[in-house]
Amino acid sequence: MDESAISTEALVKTYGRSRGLTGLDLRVERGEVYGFLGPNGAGKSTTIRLLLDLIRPTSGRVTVLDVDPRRDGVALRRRVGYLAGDFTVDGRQTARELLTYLGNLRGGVPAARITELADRLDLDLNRRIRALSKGNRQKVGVIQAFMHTPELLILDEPTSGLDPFLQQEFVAMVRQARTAGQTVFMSSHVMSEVQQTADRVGIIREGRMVTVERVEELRERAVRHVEIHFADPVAAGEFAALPGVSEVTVTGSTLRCRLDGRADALVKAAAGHTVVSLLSEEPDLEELFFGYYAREEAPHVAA
Ligand SMILES: Nc1ncnc2c1ncn2[C@@H]1O[C@H](COP(=O)(O)OP(=O)(O)OP(=O)(O)O)[C@@H](O)[C@H]1O
Repeated sequence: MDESAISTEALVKTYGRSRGLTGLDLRVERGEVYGFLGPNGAGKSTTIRLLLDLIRPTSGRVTVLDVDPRRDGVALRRRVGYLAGDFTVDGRQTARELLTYLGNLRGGVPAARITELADRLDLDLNRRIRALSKGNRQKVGVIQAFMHTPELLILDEPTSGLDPFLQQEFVAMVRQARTAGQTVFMSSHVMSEVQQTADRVGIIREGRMVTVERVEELRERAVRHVEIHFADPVAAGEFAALPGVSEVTVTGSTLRCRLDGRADALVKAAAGHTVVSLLSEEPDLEELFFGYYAREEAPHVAA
C-alpha cells in the first residue's frame, strides 16, 4: 500500500489559454493534516477538483487512497469527505433531509451522528436550506464532509463564512479527525487558521508548489514574546545573554523578553528560580513563512 493519501506528479490543467496548474507535485501522507495555502487564483480549487475527478487533467498523474480517481471515482467518493469551495445545494429540503439523503449515498449515516454534529456547530436541522444564512449553509457543508467519518477529508476553504467561535469548533473537529487516524487536506488563504491544526503546510502559487514546511519547524524558528512571573525579583543580566533571548526587561519579579527559536535555554534559566506563571503568545507564522520564501515577489495573502 502507498504511504501517501494523496499524490500528484507533474499535474497540469489548462483552461483554454489560461493555466490552472503548471506542473504540481503534491504528496499528503496518511494520517496527517496538510494545509494548502495560496493566493486567489493560485490553483487550489483546480487541484481539489482534479483529486475528486470533477475535472480532468491536461496531463500528469493523480492517486488518491491508492486509487486513480479517473477510474474509480464513485467508490472513492464514499471514502472521502469533500467540502467544495462553492458548496451549493438544492434549497427546498431541510438540512436534516439533505444530510440524511447524502448519508444514504455514502452507505448510511446514523441520525444521531448528524444530530451530534449539528449540535456542535449550532445548526437548526429543521430549517430549509434556502432559508439559511451563508454561514449556516457552510455548516451543512462541513457536516456532510465529516459525518461518515471518511478516511480522507478534502476541504476547500472550509471556514469561510463561519464566525470565530465556530472556527474554533471546526479546529477541534479537525484535531479529533487526526487523532482518529483520518487524513485532512484543506485549502485556505490564511496561515493563522491552518497553523492551529496542520502538520505540514504547502504553498501554491501560479499553479505550482513553492514550498512545503513542517509547522513544528516553522514554530521553532518563530519569534515570540514571553512573560515570566517569578516569586521573587530577578536580574535582567542573568537572562540577557541566553541564546535566542533579546529585549529583556525586568519589572520587580516580572521578566519580559523576545524569544527567537527554541525556548530551552530560557526555560532552564528560569527554572533556577520559583516560577509563578509563564506566558508565551502563539506566534503568527504567516510573516515568517512568506518572509523566508516569497521575498519581493511575495503573493499577497489576505489576512
Ligand atoms: N473553469 C475555468 N475556466 C477558465 N479558467 C479557470 C477556470 N477555473 C479556474 N480557472 C483559472 O485557473 C487559475 C486557478 O484557479 P483556482 O480557482 O484553482 O484558484 P484558487 O487557488 O482556488 O483561487 P481562489 O482562492 O480564488 O478560489 C486561475 O487563474 C483561474 O482564473
